[in-house]
Amino acid sequence: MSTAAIRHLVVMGVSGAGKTTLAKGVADATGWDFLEGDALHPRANIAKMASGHPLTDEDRWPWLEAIGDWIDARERERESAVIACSALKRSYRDLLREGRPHVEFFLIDVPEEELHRRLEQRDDHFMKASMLRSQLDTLERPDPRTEPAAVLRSDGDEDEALRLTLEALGVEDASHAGSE
Ligand SMILES: Nc1ncnc2c1ncn2[C@@H]1O[C@H](COP(=O)(O)OP(=O)(O)O)[C@@H](O)[C@H]1O
Ligand SMILES: O=C(O)[C@H](O)[C@@H](O)[C@H](O)[C@H](O)COP(=O)(O)O
Repeated sequence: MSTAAIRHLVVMGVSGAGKTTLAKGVADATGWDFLEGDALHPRANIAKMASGHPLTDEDRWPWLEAIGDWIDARERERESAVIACSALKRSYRDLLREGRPHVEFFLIDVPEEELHRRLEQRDDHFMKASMLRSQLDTLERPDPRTEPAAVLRSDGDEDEALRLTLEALGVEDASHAGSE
């Protein structure tokens, strides 16, 4: 078994914040496993969001449990991972953290106008721009006094966001290593 420290990084934020893009970028740069959290939503949750109805806590608990199970499997394998998961409320993050010593959160904080612009442009996705208000209303930002989490204030481009994130995480971009 490897003795190197492992990390389970949850890239969080509202719809359109760039969680999937950034989490995939981190996975490519580090070789960590990647999970698209939305892939573990029960089908009924996706249908509900697609019809313009926000999820409730009851809708989200089984989904968060499934994400927790996925992280547990990485823990057993001693694999690091990066997970795109909205994790909007403190209680959701507490559930993911409970009994999982390597979980850490990384919030992508994007100005509302930019989120609108992105979601209006993204018309092939189940999450419509009209859902942004409820996502923003539901978001409980990690309180730096009580809940450690890194925050990326992002209104730059994707490459810049990835560069700043790797710097904040203190990890090297290994994706180009040996490609000279
Ligand atoms: N840093 C960024 N700058 C500009 N556009 C971005 C950035 N990150 C993501 N995007 C774009 O915003 C949209 C939403 O990104 P996505 O990663 O799917 O967000 P989320 O998973 O949080 O909903 C996509 O069209 C994506 O290409
Ligand atoms: O808790 C929630 O309300 C959902 O998880 C919600 O946040 C959604 O699944 C994604 O954020 C939408 O998908 P994108 O993140 O890919 O936009």
